[in-house]
Amino acid sequence: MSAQMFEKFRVNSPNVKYTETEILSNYTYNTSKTKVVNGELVVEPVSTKYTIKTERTVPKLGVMIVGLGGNNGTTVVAGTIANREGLCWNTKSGLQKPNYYGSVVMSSTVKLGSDENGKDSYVPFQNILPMVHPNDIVFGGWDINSADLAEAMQRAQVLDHDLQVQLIPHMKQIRPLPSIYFPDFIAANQKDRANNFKESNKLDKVIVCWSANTERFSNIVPGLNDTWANLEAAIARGEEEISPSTLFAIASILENTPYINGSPQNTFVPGALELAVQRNVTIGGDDFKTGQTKIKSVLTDFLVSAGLKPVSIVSYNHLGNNDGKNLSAPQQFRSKEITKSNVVDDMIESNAILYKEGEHPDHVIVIKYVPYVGDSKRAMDEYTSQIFMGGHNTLVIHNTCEDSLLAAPIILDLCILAEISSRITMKPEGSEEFVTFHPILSLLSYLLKAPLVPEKANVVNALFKQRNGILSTFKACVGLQPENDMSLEKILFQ
Ligand SMILES: NC(=O)c1ccc[n+]([C@@H]2O[C@H](COP(=O)([O-])OP(=O)(O)OC[C@H]3O[C@@H](n4cnc5c(N)ncnc54)[C@H](O)[C@@H]3O)[C@@H](O)[C@H]2O)c1
Ligand SMILES: O=P([O-])([O-])O[C@@H]1[C@@H](O)[C@H](O)[C@@H](O)[C@H](O)[C@@H]1O
Repeated sequence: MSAQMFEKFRVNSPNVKYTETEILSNYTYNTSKTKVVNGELVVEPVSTKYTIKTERTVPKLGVMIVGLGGNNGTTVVAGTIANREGLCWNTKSGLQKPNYYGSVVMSSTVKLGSDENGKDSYVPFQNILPMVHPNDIVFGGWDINSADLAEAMQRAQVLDHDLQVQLIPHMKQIRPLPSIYFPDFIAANQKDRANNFKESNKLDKVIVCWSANTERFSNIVPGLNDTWANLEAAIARGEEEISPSTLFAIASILENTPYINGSPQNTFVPGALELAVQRNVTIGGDDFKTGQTKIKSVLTDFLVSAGLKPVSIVSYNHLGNNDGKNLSAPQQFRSKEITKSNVVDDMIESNAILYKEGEHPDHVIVIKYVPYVGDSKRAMDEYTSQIFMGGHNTLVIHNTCEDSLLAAPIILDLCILAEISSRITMKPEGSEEFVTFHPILSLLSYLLKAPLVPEKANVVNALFKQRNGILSTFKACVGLQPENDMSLEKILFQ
């Protein structure tokens, strides 16, 4: 076996210091700068030394979910309770134990190096830095429907019955807070659901995550929401064009509380972005990247980086949960169509051999609401590519999954990664001050369909580039270089 896993590790290096409260790492960041000189691309390797400080104290974290009574909200709460309480349940295939599969933090590993025999050594992702454990997260939130979470979990029809029965006593104790409901922003078919318009848990930190229904896009109107001053005034006037999700985002930012948008709508209108940057409050979005889109960001990356030319991508799915019901309305579907379509843009633009300026594959998104299938989304994707000498390759993928069981771990990862990122600061050589990550936290891109990134950064959708970005950053915090996959120590003929 060429790999071995360890629970814990310690880095033995003069560049890494563990104190009781911090991990201090002297890290050399290597990259390349390019410029065009007389029409020639000139590449210059650049090294920058950083001191990276990671606070070791793991806070007691609260996560407030907007849309707590939804399929995702009830499933993520139920899943953490089942894991924390060790609830096992019987299924027709035998006894099922709780797990955190689908969480990159809880169910993936990180390679830290190889031993003298060339065996690779791995640790659990969650142990690379001191992170919040999902079992310890305290959940709360809001919903426009007043059902307690036991009733909402049963309504969602996501989890096995034998597990639900064990969860009911726990879930019954959680009831969503009343929320704000503007019919104009979500489908009219949500009207019947809308009957429900911090201290007891002694929390150290709170993160707010929008997992409520997909809203239509907000119109960006000069003088209304194009700057924070205009948006603040518009909110004060009660302007109707300000969506519930934007109001939640503003309220969170004004409370210096990180806010993550798990849906596709443009919650972060320019005025909201301006406020988040002004106050240096972490925001992330948009739209949880769970199933079809995750596969799309892998397959397109594989095809284009292999020199094959995708010319047609057709993404169809039907599902019968309330999300699917909401998305059956044109304006809400349009929000989702945008985030599901843009995910290939960076990969297409990266290969001018295959694609001329502005050229891109045909790309069609279809989502249909079929009540009977419930949360079990049925996705069918077809990728047609041009290959060598006029040939074609067509990949067809059928993908059935309980959509909320894919989304729930993503919500955990988003909150855990947003929290640990807030405990990391970096001081470039020659500077006196440690700085945080930019408030628009692009490190969350791996978990989102349409990642928001700082102005100077490019959107990256290729899934393993996104994952490597997180891993390399966290390895730098413990003084380790990124995985270069060169294995020179093993492959040179010596
Ligand atoms: N795999 C997935 O499930 C997945 C993937 C990506 C994105 N999403 C997005 O996540 C969101 C939630 O998905 P879901 O399956 O849980 O949907 P859902 O319809 O089951 O839950 C949404 C909840 O939001 C509530 N709600 C609506 N407006 C609200 C408001 N203004 N304030 C508070 N609560 C409000 C609804 O009552 C409902 O309980 C959707 O926008 C969906 O598009 C889901
Ligand atoms: O992430 P992904 O599986 O591509 O996208 C999903 C869509 O396929 C699904 O139709 C929608 O209801 C979910 O909200 C989610 O956005």
